[in-house]
Amino acid sequence: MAGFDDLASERSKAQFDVEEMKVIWAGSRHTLEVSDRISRLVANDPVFRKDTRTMLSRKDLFKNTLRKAAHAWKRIIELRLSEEEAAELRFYVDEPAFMDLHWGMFIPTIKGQGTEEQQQKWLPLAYKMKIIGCYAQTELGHGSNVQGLETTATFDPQTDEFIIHSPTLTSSKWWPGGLGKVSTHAVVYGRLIIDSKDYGVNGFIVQLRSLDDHLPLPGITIGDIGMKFGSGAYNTMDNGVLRFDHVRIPRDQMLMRVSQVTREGKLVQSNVPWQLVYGTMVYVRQKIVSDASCALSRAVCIATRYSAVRRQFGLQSNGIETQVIDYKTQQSRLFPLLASAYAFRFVGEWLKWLYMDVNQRLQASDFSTLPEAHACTAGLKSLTTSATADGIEECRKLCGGHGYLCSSGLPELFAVYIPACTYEGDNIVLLLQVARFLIKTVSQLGSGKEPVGTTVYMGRVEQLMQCHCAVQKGFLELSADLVQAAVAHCQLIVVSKFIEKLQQDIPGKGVKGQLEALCNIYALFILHKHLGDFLSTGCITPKQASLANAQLRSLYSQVRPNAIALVDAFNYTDHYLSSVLGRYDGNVYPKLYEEAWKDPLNDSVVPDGYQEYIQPILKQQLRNARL
Ligand SMILES: CC(C)(COP(=O)(O)OP(=O)(O)OC[C@H]1O[C@@H](n2cnc3c(N)ncnc32)[C@H](O)[C@@H]1OP(=O)(O)O)[C@@H](O)C(=O)NCCC(=O)NCCSC(=O)/C=C/CCCCCCCCCCCCC(=O)O
Ligand SMILES: Cc1cc2nc3c(=O)[nH]c(=O)nc-3n(C[C@H](O)[C@H](O)[C@H](O)COP(=O)(O)OP(=O)(O)OC[C@H]3O[C@@H](n4cnc5c(N)ncnc54)[C@H](O)[C@@H]3O)c2cc1C
Repeated sequence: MAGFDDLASERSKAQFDVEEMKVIWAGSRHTLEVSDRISRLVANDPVFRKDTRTMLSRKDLFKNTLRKAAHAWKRIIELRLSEEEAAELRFYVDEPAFMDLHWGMFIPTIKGQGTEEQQQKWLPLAYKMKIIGCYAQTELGHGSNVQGLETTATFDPQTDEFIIHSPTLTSSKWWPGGLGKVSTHAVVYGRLIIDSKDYGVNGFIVQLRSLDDHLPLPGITIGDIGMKFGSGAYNTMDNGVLRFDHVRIPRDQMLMRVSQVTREGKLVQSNVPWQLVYGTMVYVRQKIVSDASCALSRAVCIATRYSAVRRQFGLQSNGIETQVIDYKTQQSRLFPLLASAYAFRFVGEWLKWLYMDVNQRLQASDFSTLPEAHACTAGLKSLTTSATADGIEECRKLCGGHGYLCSSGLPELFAVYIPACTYEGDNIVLLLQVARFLIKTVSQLGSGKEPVGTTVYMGRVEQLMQCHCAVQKGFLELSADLVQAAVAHCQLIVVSKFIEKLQQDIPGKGVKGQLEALCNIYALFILHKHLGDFLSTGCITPKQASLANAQLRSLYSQVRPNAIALVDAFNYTDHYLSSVLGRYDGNVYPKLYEEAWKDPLNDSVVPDGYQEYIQPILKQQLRNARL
C-alpha cells in the first residue's frame, strides 16, 4: 500500500530515538504516560467522535457539545481522574466549550483574586461543578481597553450590597465564552462606584441563572451572540451577551484580594499591586503559548506525513514519482514550521515556570518580576499565536487541494485556532505592552542592569530600540516600529530558551543532535525572515547573511530523513489529528475516497432540487434545440 510503505520507509530512516523524543516533547515520562493513556481513552470512546461536526446545525452542534461535556465529566468521576488527568481529557476531547472557561478562567480568577474566605466558599462549588462559571470582562464597546469598561458596581451602604448595572448598550457584556446558554455564574468586571466616586475596574461574582430551572435571574438579559467564523469551529462555544438591570449582589461577592470595601463603604487597598486584577489574563496567556505549540505541531504533523505520501512529477529511475517532501521549496516552507513547533513547546515550558515563580514571589510579597511576567506572557502569546495561525494556513497550502477538504482536518483546525490572535488580548495591543516594557528597560540600562541573550538577536533588539526610542513614550503614541522591536525581543526569548533547553541533560541516541538542528533552523529562519533588521542594524554583514542562508538549506537536508520521526514524537492519535492526510498509517487515498461518500449530498444519486430547478432548464434547452 503506497502511503503505508512510504511512511514505514521514512520511519526506518530515523537517526534518533523517537521514544526519547516523545518524552522531551511531553516534558517528562510521567506527562507522556498520562497524555498517551488519556488521549487513547478519548480516541476509543464513540461519544467523542469529531467527524460529524461540520455537518450539524448550530443547535445540534451545540447540543452534541453539551453531551460530550457531560460524558467527559461522567468519565472523570467514574475513573476518579486527577486534576491533571481531567485537564488532559478535556484537552483531547478537542472542542471549544464552556468547560474551558469554567476550569480555565472562572476558577483561576477566584484563586488569584479572591480572599481566602471567598476561595473557601466558591472553589468547592466550582470544583464539584455545582455552579458553572465564565469570565465576563469584554463588552460590546470595549475589549482591549479594560479601563474603558462601562458596567457599574455601585455600593449601597443601606443594604450592604453592590448594584450591578449596564448603563449603556455598549456596556453589554459581549463575547464571554460559556455565557450565552450554560453558565450559572460569572466573574463580572465592572467599575467600582462608592458614594458616586469611580474607583476603577474590579471583579464581582454574579449569579446569572437559577440553579433550579436555569432561567435567567431577575434583571438579567442573556443570550448567545450568534454564529462565528466557519461552520463547526468555535460554534460549539456559546459566546454570550449579558445585560444587567440593577442586579443586587452581597458585598462579599466583590473579589477582595486586591482591594476591599468595608461595611461602612470605605475602600482599602491591600499590599498587592492593583494589576493582580489582570492576573487571570497573565495565566491564560501563558497557557495559550503552550496551546500554540500543540496546534502548530498538529498542523505540521498532518502536512509532513502527507508530504511524504504525496508524489508529484519527477519520475525516478524506478518509474515512481518524487515525494513532494523532497522538493526544496516544500522543505523551506515546512521545516521552519516544524522547528517553530518545538521552539514554542520549550518557550511555553519556560513561561509556565516563570508564571509559577511570579506566583510564589507574590505569596512572599515580592512583586519584582511581575512586569517581566506581564511583558513575556503578553509578547509570547502574541508572537506564538500569530505564527501558529499563519503556520496552520501554510500547512493547508502545503497539502494542495486535499488540504482544503474538511477531511484533512486543516480547515477546522484553522477556524478554531485563529481567534487566539484576538482573545486574551489583541496581538498588536499586547506587543505595545511589550514595547512599553522595553522602553522602561532601556531607560534603566547602565544602572546595573545589562541586557542578556544571543549576541546577534540581542543586538537587533538594542538597535531597534535605539532607533525608535526617541519616539513618543505614551502608550497611544507608540510607533509601529516599536512593535517591530517588541517582536524582535520575543523572538530573542524563543531562541534563548531553545538554546537553554539544549544545555539540559537530553538522553537518547541522536535526540540532542536533532534538537540542535531544529534550534538552528528556527534561529536562521527568523534571521532570514527579518534580514532587513539584522542588516540595517549592522548586526550581521551581507556575507554573513549569505552564509546563514546556505547553512539553513543544509540543515533542511539534515532534518529531511528524520521529519516523519520528528512528528511521530508528538505522539498524537489519529482521533486527535482528525485528518485523513495525517493518518499514522499513511493510507490516504482509499480513506479520502471513503470519506467523500459519507457526505450527506451523496445520500441520493440525483440531488434534491434537480426536478424543481435543473430539469426545467435542461428541458427548455432541449426544446430550443429542436426548434
Ligand atoms: C494592558 C492593557 C492593554 C492596558 O491596561 P491599562 O489598565 O490601560 O494599563 P496600562 O496603562 O497599559 O498599564 C498600566 C501598568 O500596568 C501594567 N500592566 C498592564 N497589564 C498588566 C498585567 N496583566 N499584569 C501585570 N501588569 C500589567 C503595565 O505594564 C503598566 O505598568 P507600568 O505603569 O508601565 O509599570 C489592558 O487593557 C489589557 O490587558 N487589555 C487586553 C484585554 C484582554 O486581554 N482581554 C481578555 C478578555 S478574556 C478573553 O478574551 C478570554 C478568552 C478565552 C479564550 C479561551 C482560552 C482558553 C485556553 C486556555 C485555558 C484553557 C484551560 C483549560 C483547563 C481545563 O480544562 O482544565
Ligand atoms: C473567540 C473569542 C472568545 C472570547 N472569549 C472571551 C471571554 O471568555 N471573556 C471575555 O471577557 N472576552 C472574550 N473575548 C473578547 C476578547 O478578549 C476581545 O475581543 C479582545 O480582547 C480584543 O478586544 P476588542 O475586540 O475590543 O478589539 P479592539 O481593541 O477593538 O481591536 C480592534 C483593532 O483596534 C486595534 N487597537 C485597539 N487598541 C489599540 C491601541 N491602543 N493601539 C493600536 N491599535 C489598537 C487592534 O489592534 C485591532 O486591530 C473573546 C473573543 C473571541 C474572538
